[in-house]
Amino acid sequence: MRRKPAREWALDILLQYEQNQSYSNLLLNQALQKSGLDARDKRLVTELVYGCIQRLNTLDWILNQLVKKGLSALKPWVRQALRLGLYQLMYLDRIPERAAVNETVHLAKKRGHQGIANLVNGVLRRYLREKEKWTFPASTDSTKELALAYSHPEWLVKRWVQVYGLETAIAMMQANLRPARVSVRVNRLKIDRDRFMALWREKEAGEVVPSDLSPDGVIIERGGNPAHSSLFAQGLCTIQDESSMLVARALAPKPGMRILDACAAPGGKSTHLAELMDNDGSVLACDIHPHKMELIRSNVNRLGIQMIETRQIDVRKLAEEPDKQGYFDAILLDAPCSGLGVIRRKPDIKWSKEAEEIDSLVQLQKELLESVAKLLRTGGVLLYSTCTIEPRENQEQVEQFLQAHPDFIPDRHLPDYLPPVVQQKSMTGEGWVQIFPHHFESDGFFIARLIKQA
Ligand SMILES: C[S@@+](CC[C@H](N)C(=O)[O-])C[C@H]1O[C@@H](n2cnc3c(N)ncnc32)[C@H](O)[C@@H]1O
Repeated sequence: MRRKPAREWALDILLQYEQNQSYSNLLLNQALQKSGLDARDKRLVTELVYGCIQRLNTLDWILNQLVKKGLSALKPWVRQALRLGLYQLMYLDRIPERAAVNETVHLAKKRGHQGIANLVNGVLRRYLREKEKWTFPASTDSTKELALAYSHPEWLVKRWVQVYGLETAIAMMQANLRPARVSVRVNRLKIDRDRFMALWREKEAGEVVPSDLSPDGVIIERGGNPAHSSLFAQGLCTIQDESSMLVARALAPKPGMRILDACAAPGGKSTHLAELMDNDGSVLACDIHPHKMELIRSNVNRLGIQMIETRQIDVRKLAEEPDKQGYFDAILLDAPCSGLGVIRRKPDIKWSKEAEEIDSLVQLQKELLESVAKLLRTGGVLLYSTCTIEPRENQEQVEQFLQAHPDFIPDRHLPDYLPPVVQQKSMTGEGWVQIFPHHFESDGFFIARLIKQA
């Protein structure tokens, strides 16, 4: 039996994404696992799926002008096929134009009939004839043109230009369109970084380099998915973005400490804390969602950690328990947020988030901060982090918290817990740092370090 080709897998994943509104990374992983495709084809499917989602508004804007009745008049699969074809023509230099058109037409014929194949052929060829018409100025101050040139929603473009200025907004959007780097955190309980890298080269025949951002980080430059590696199965590493690796170190945990990770699932930072504490002390890893608790537990077991206790609870309720008042030496609040710093990794976020949604997140973060503040002992550290670049969720949130809580002060020594490059390149304030996605080709992250005084 003939195997389903890569482009057809991409088409099916995009269709499912549109119809079920499920996360594209989950759909992609599930599909690739059962696809039987070789590594090269898997890379093509990944590139096509993420690419079509990343460039959605730009592709649709052009297609709407090339399709007589407009895209919405077409069946969903025809719409996706056109996006796939156009994406290859516009953004994948290594695929010859003829192949991109022919393969898409072939797909349309196989799925539908000759009439649809003709339509697809006509639209893609017309794009090629009129190519010059469909370019956007790279530098402009028109929100609409910027949104189309860099494939971001207009509300985000407007907001970023307003808050950070045109140059930074463009740099950020460009970074969001570059492929995300794959990095892992070495489990120092089991192995050191040099030995891990040597082992990786030997077992995986891939290239790895040490991270500049974290002494625990390794960047996988070539090779397959680390989740399928035997080194991962043995608990020698955790898949984690380099910015995210800064968080646990910024808390500066010490062996023997009592730490609360208030929003812990899937446990990326709880386990990092435990590794840095040499598995000595305690980390209470809480999360509100029952289905996420198993994710924490399986990471804890895989990494060989004993000192993490998990608890499914709304942490606002934990804050009401009398025996927990002032109990913890340090608290990590890695808060639920808009995720606007991880668009490169999860392009769906661009199109699924609405400006209004941020209001309710800001309120939730405020309540979470209020609650966990009570659980910290005097002299303890409250570390607040998010993977977003929205000031209302970040520095403004922290400033408001500090105003309402004179017993907390921002820690001026935060830079001591971060690598010097972060201090040089990123945006900093007293006790906080904001990393943008274009600074280190890692996720956009915010970290604030606050101290509870007497
Ligand atoms: C940014 S994620 C945490 C990621 C995690 N720290 C890591 O590094 O793997 C935020 C988490 O907060 C959880 N959450 C949301 N509201 C909560 C609440 N009221 N109490 C506890 N956890 C909550 C979500 O389920 C989500 O898993």
